[in-house]
Amino acid sequence: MSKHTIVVCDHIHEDGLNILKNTEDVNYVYAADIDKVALLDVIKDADVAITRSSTDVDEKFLSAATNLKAIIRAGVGYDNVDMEGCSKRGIIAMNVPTANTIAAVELTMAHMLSCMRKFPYAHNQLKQDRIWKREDWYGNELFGKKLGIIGFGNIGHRVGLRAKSFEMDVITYDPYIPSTKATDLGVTYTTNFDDILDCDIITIHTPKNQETIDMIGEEEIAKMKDGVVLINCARGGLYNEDALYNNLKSGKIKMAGIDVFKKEPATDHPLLDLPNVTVTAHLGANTKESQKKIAIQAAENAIESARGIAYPHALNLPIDESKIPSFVKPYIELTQKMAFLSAQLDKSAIRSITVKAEGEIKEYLDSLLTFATVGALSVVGGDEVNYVNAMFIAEEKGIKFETSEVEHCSGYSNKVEIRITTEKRVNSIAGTVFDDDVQRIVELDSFDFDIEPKGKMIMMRNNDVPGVIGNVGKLLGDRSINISDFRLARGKNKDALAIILVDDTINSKLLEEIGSIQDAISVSYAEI
Ligand SMILES: NC(=O)C1=CN([C@@H]2O[C@H](COP(=O)(O)OP(=O)(O)OC[C@H]3O[C@@H](n4cnc5c(N)ncnc54)[C@H](O)[C@@H]3O)[C@@H](O)[C@H]2O)C=CC1
Ligand SMILES: O=C(O)CCC(=O)C(=O)O
Repeated sequence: MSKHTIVVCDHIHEDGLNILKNTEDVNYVYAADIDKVALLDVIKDADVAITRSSTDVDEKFLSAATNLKAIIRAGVGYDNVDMEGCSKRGIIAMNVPTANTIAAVELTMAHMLSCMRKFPYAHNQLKQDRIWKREDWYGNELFGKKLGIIGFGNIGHRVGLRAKSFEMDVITYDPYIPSTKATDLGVTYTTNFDDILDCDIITIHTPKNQETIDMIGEEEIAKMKDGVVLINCARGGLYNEDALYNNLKSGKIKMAGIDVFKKEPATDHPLLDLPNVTVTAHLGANTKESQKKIAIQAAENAIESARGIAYPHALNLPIDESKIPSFVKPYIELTQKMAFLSAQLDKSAIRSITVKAEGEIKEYLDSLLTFATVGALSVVGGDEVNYVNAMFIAEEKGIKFETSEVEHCSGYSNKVEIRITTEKRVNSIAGTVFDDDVQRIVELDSFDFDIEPKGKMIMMRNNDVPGVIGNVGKLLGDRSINISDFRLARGKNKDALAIILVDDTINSKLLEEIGSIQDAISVSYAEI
């Protein structure tokens, strides 16, 4: 039995590890305790890798992981995964999005309470210093305070719910949600970021990306109330760390509760020296409950993706499969097959790929183009080409793309046409699907056909004169090649195109011989 190598790069709960260990077709490699340089050697054999935030999936990692087909980020944020690098290599990246939500929400509330009551400092004074000095620890209440939540997704909205139960006045800024998601919970929704800056406590729960890095800097802090409290249990760098440090030092920011740092591990970060910061070492997801859920999901998803069965929560697929209606799927398959066939017809560099569609299917032209590209490039690229990397590879080769909607005129309810322009010629092929899943090629180079896209096919263009079919049949018979089907389409210019299905592979020598039959114009061969 061939085994899939799954490398676990970071610590995950043992229930996930046990699933991997006990799966027969998995070669499980535990690499969480080795350093990240040694990991580069181990990762070269991986079909699938499981990582957490301690492993950067960067150029070094990806260049070493030459076998990698999928990567599971065992958590939510994937800012430490080079998504473009994965896509270019055809690696499907997935995360495990909701398994640690509650853990992160509760840590946020803990930091909020901790900042308000200066809990760690009060704790240390009694426990470490053995001093009983109650007058040092007058804190503040959450009750009645105005809480600003930036990012009202899985974590942000649950922080909002919990804050409401503390009878806080909650407002959120998240331009990517419907306002009712907030207002239905009794939370004020704003599109004016300054409303957030006017709060007593601000917490951020967005992903880290170009738009959110340094979202809070000197300028924003200057607009805040004196004595504001800031919480960050999302990602280091969403609050500019220099601005955070300077304003904590000056007292403009009274307290900050910080779980995440721009560079981790952060054992000598300047923020650690300040008396008005409560810190944790990126523990947002660290509850036993959440780690167990994440590890089980990550292990199951790793196995499914290693087997090529499913890619749950894939992040870099060009197509959201859940949004593709079932009637479209056979067209996608047919498009890939037709492009694969068409690109075999002359062996020269592809210059452009055009996809035209008529009927309801024209709504899905982008997906059809992606799959046409996969089909066309697979002729040379084989299994290395998939729908994650196909467009990247094509762009690198300088291939141009075009899509167009065609008015309904063919009589088919839906029809897809692909034109592949190569250095030598333009190959055109069109197809449709009957009765939901019966795929048919209905045109090849403007000749009408009705043929299943399957098998070993000789395409012969010839002058439409008597004797040609007989001569081809005889030649193939003499070479013991069995003909399983023969379709002929006649053109307007006394020419014809035959598709001859055969049981055996046709080599280039035999193809040349067929091409030299009298009245043959051109001949090509393809397999699907
Ligand atoms: N400290 C830790 O251990 C953990 C940290 N996280 C971090 O928390 C982040 C949020 O996690 P979830 O709530 O599960 O993600 P989510 O995807 O459910 O929510 C993110 C929200 O941010 C909003 N958003 C995006 N860009 C925005 C912008 N420019 N301004 C305002 N809102 C914006 C989105 O619309 C979305 O509603 C993750 O991306 C991850 O980085 C998540 C889990 C654990
Ligand atoms: O990977 C981890 O351990 C931290 C969790 C986290 O930051 C996330 O899920 O985004």
